[in-house]
Amino acid sequence: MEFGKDAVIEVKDACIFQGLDAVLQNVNFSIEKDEFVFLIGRTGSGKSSLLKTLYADLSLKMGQAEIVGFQLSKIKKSEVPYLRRKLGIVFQDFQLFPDRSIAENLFFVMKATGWKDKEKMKNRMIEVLLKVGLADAATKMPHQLSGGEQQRVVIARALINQPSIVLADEPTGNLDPDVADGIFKLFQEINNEGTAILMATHNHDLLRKYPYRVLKCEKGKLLDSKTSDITINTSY
Ligand SMILES: Nc1ncnc2c1ncn2[C@@H]1O[C@H](COP(=O)(O)OP(=O)(O)OP(=O)(O)O)[C@@H](O)[C@H]1O
Repeated sequence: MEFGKDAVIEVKDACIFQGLDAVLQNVNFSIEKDEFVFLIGRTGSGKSSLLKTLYADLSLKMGQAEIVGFQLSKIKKSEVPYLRRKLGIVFQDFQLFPDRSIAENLFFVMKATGWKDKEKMKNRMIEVLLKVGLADAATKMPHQLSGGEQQRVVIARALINQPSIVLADEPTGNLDPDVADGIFKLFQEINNEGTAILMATHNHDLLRKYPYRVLKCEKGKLLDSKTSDITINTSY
């Protein structure tokens, strides 16, 4: 498969499986390096399964997909950590270690992704916390932060290795609308600095307010607002 010049993701004729069940068929899309893309669809329509396939948590059994230079149909287990180093991944539930400080949470990821120099690690930690507006959080424990602040730490963690794309699965799902808006704006800033974003969301307000490209999982297919009319105001 030829990889498009500016594409960070390119998927061709892929089928997304959960076990033996094909959740999405004939999936075709690519995402360029500066794009912001929403991923929508009813509950159970396949959003998380698609994202999991993209970060190699589910294997790609049919079709082709290339993400940040990795061919998912051929990827070996031993290569998955290298793929994840080049991606930022953000989930709805914050998944910070509750018994470690924010600094320790970030250092944990750095060590797991090959960082060794203590001074550089400290500097990068300060940098990413500054970026998400939490310069004073390093010594705090997760429970001392609000939900929105914890999600900011998760975003900081996802940015550590300067990913070319962030995959976000309902990152504002558990947050109050105002807090969710702040988190969304942070994703926009990250995008404006040159990182592509693929964000699964049920948040209709965001979809109405920000007219980014939309991919929609519907009836086993993936529709693309670049090539199809997509309704976002139906209930799902
Ligand atoms: N671990 C699993 N094992 C088997 N089937 C699963 C698993 N996780 C999800 N599925 C099934 O795969 C299909 C797609 O689910 P998926 O979680 O990808 O949907 P989703 O669009 O992300 O939903 P939601 O908006 O509720 O998060 C559903 O039919 C679901 O029941």
